[in-house]
Amino acid sequence: MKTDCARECVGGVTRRADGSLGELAPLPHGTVLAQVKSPQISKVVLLEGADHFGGWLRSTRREDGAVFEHGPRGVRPVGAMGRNTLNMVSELGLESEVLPVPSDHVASKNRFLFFKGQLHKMPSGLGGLLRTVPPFSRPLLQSILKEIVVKRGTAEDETVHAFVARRLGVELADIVIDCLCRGVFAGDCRQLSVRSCFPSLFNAERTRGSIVLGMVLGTGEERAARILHIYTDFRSGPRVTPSDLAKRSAKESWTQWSLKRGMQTLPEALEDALRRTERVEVHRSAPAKGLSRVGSGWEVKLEDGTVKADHIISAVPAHVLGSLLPPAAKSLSQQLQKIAMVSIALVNLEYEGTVLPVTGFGHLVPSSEDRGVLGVVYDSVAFPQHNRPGTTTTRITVMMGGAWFQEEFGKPERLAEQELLGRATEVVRAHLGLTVEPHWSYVTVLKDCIPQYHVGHWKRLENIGRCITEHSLPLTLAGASYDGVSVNDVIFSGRRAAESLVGKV
Ligand SMILES: Cc1cc2nc3c(=O)[nH]c(=O)nc-3n(C[C@H](O)[C@H](O)[C@H](O)COP(=O)(O)OP(=O)(O)OC[C@H]3O[C@@H](n4cnc5c(N)ncnc54)[C@H](O)[C@@H]3O)c2cc1C
Ligand SMILES: C=Cc1c2[nH]c(c1C)Cc1[nH]c(c(CCC(=O)O)c1C)Cc1[nH]c(c(C)c1CCC(=O)O)Cc1[nH]c(c(C)c1C=C)C2
Repeated sequence: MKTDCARECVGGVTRRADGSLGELAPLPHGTVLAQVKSPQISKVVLLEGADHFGGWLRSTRREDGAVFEHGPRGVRPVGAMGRNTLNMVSELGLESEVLPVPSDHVASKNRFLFFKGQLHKMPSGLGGLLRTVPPFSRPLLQSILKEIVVKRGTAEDETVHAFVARRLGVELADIVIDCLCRGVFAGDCRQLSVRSCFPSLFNAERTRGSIVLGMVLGTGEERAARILHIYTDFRSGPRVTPSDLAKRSAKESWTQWSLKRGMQTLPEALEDALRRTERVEVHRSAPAKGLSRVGSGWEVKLEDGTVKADHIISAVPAHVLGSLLPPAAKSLSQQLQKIAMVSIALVNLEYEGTVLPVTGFGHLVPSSEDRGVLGVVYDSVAFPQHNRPGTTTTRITVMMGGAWFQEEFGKPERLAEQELLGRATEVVRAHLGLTVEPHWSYVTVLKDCIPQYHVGHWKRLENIGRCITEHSLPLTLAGASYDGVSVNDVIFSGRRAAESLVGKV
C-alpha cells in the first residue's frame, strides 16, 4: 500500500527509538484533489505488510549459486508494458543482470501439453498449422480459416471457453484454451472472462468481426509479437519510448527475460532506489490494519501507530483493500471482495544431470487430464544460468491447485509439505518418466496469489470506479486485481496510478 502525502497534508510516520512506527502531529489538510494533482507532493510513504518487498517475486539464492524462483520466472519484453518494465530495469542499473531468451531458443519454440497420458508439442509454424498434429483431430488451419466467417457474438461478456468454442471449435477450447488459462491465471476457462482476460481477442471480434482478421490487420508490432508466441495479448497500450535495453530486446527478438540473481532482484533494486530518494519513506513489516476518512484525506491504522495521507494508491489485492475500508464504503468493499483469488502449490525440484526427455519451456495439463496439476516449468532450459555453477543439473517447477485447489487439496493453510512433494514427484514420474529422487526440493503454498477475472469483471470495475468517484475518495487502484496479472501489467498499473496524481513523468 502506498500513501501519498501532499505538501499541506501532513501526518506522516516516524520511527520510534525501538524501530516501531509512531504518528507525527497531524497538520491541516487541504482539498485532496487540488493537492494531489499538484506535482509538488511533499512525501510518499510506502507501507509493505511483509518483511520483504515485491510480493510474489521471490527467489531462493542457494549458497552454491543456484537460483530457484517461487513466483514469476520470466517477463515478456514485447508491447508498451514490456518496454516500460525494461526501461525501469535500465533506470535501476540492472542491464548487466538481464538474462534474455531469444526467439530461436528452444524454450521459446517448444511448449508441450500433457494429454491422454502423453506429452505433445504445441504446433508452431506453418507446417504445424497445415498438418493434423496430435492431440488434435484436424489441422488447426481449418479452425482458423473457419473462424473468419463465424458470426460476431452479441454478449457483453462471456467465458473464455464459450468464446473460443464458438469461434474456433470445442476441441481448441477444451485443450488449448483450457491450458492457456491454467498457465497464465491458474484459472478455469469456463469461469474466466474473455473480455477481461483476453481483451485483444474480445476487441478483435468486436472491431474486425474475427480474431484472425484482428491479428492480420493489427499493427506491425502486434503481428510480429503474434508470430513469436503461441499466445500474445496484443494490447498495444500507450506509447512508451524504448530505452537502449528495450531496443536491444526488440532487435534480438527476446521472448522473455529474467535476472541473474532471480526476479527478486527487481523489487530489491527498486527498494534501494526508493530509500535513496528524497521525500520517500519506505516501511517493511508495516501492514495497514484499517482505513478511515479524516477530513478530506485518510488515516491509515497500523499495528503501532497511524499515518495520515491526502491520497492512497492501493497496490494490495482487491479483497485486502475491501477489508480495510471503513463501513461507510460498504458497497465499494463488497465489490472489491468479490474479485476472487486462487492459490497455487508450487514445488521446485533439482536433479543431478540432464534428465528431461524433451526440451522446451515446460508443459501444461488440461483440466480434463488432471484437475489438480496445472503444469510443469523446465526452468533449467530457459535459464541454465540459474543452475548450480560448474555442474549439470535440471531444475523444474511443478505448479498445482489454482481454481481447483480447494477440491483437490483442501484448505491451503492445512497442507503438509510432504504430501505436496509426493504429488509433485509422482507428476514428474508420470509425465516425464523421472524415477530418480530429486537432489533438492522446496515446497511452498502461495495462498491467494492470482486474481480471477470472472465473467462480468469489467462491470465490477465500472462499479468500483463509480463508487470511488461518487464518494470523491482520494484513492487510486493498482496491482494485479484489476487490469492484468503479469509482472508488466502490475508495474505499468503502478506507473499509471502515480501519473494520475503527478502527471506524466
Ligand atoms: C506462481 C506464479 C507464477 C507467475 N509467473 C509469472 C510469470 O512468469 N510472468 C509474469 O509476468 N507474471 C507471473 N505471475 C504473476 C505476477 O507475478 C503477479 O500477478 C504479480 O507479481 C502481482 O503483483 P502485485 O504487486 O499486484 O501483487 P502482490 O505480489 O500480491 O503484492 C501485494 C503486496 O501487498 C502486500 N500487502 C498485503 N496486504 C497488505 C496490507 N494490509 N498492508 C500493506 N501491505 C500489504 C503484500 O505483502 C505484497 O507485498 C506469476 C504469479 C505466480 C503466483
Ligand atoms: C502452470 C501454471 C502457471 C505457469 N505460469 C503461470 C501459471 C499460473 C503464471 C503466468 N505465466 C505467464 C504469465 C504472464 C502472462 C503475460 O501476459 O505475460 C503468468 C501470470 C507467462 C506464460 N506462461 C505460459 C504462457 C502461455 C504465458 C503467456 C505469455 C507467453 O506466451 O509467453 C505457459 C506456461 N505457464 C506455465 C507453464 C508450465 C506453461 C507452459 C508450458 C506455468
